[in-house]
Amino acid sequence: MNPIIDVQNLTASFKDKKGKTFIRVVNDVSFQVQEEEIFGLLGPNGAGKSSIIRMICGLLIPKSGGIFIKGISYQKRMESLKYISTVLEGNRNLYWRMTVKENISYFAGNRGIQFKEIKDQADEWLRLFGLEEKKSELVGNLSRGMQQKVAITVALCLNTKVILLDEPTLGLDVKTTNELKKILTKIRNEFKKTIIISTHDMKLVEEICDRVVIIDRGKKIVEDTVEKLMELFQIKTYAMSVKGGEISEKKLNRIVRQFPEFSYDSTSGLYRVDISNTTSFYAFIELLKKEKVYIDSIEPDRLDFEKIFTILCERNQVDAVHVQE
Ligand SMILES: Nc1ncnc2c1ncn2[C@@H]1O[C@H](COP(=O)(O)OP(=O)(O)OP(=O)(O)O)[C@@H](O)[C@H]1O
Repeated sequence: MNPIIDVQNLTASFKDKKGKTFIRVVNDVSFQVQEEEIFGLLGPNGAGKSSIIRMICGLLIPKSGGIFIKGISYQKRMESLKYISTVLEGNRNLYWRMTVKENISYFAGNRGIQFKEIKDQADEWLRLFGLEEKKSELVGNLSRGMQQKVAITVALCLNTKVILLDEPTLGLDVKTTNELKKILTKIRNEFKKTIIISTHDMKLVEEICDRVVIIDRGKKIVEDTVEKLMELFQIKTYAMSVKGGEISEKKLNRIVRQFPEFSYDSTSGLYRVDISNTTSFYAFIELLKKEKVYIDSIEPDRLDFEKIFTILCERNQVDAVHVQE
């Protein structure tokens, strides 16, 4: 199967603060995105995610490496860019003094699409986002979440196969984030779009991405399906309640000293622990016995992607540094 986006040995550099030396902020990164995939570009702050997104959408020129969009090389940029639309971080690709409709019309016009051609479609997307009433509202008067939805609507109205989203959940509340997750999944499933999401929102990746590339300080540290990454680590997470409800602080500290992952979740009132193998599970139970902590109930809990992300980044600490050129 041919990838719709093929990124090969991509490198980008910026001058350092003093403007003297170049620092490589994206270092030999390669990955492929298949059609109709939701693909995550995950990494901590400053990892290089936005720089990669900017290079794919043509806003930043790579120092070296290749980007192929539907097999068309970056060098033939104009031709390849017709396949993608981009939603930049912080809704920077909207004009705040124009209405929702004017924004759609303006950006469609830039691609040679007349508003009347996409009017029905635009109404449909706005309905999906619950924004039909806001069509004539200035974008600057809308909430952050609404603006984000408008930015995605604009991208959808351009009718491209691929949509690049840079930090789509940044600054959104839980409810809007959940709505957005549903809509993005729907866009892929029903409208057969390919979606590339740059984010450090682990939950977003875990819940909606098929595959993910993790970038740390400019370097790719892993590329795999979210499922495989979760399986790769034989860590089991347990949630438990204890007799008497709570463990005293002294005991808790002693347990944490041996099992640093042991923690109390005040929302659920449960204790959580991550155990990596059978031996340590028995050692954990022995320790509780010694501390006279009696388990009331214990159940396997979901291991979240955040944990895996942390482990991968920690493993990468030694060899990943921003390279000076
Ligand atoms: N225009 C620029 N000039 C100089 N340095 C830059 C520029 N843009 C980005 N950088 C640097 O490149 C590195 C990667 O930045 P980038 O924005 O790509 O990371 P990111 O993973 O998207 O981070 P975040 O999650 O914080 O948005 C950072 O060290 C950043 O300071």
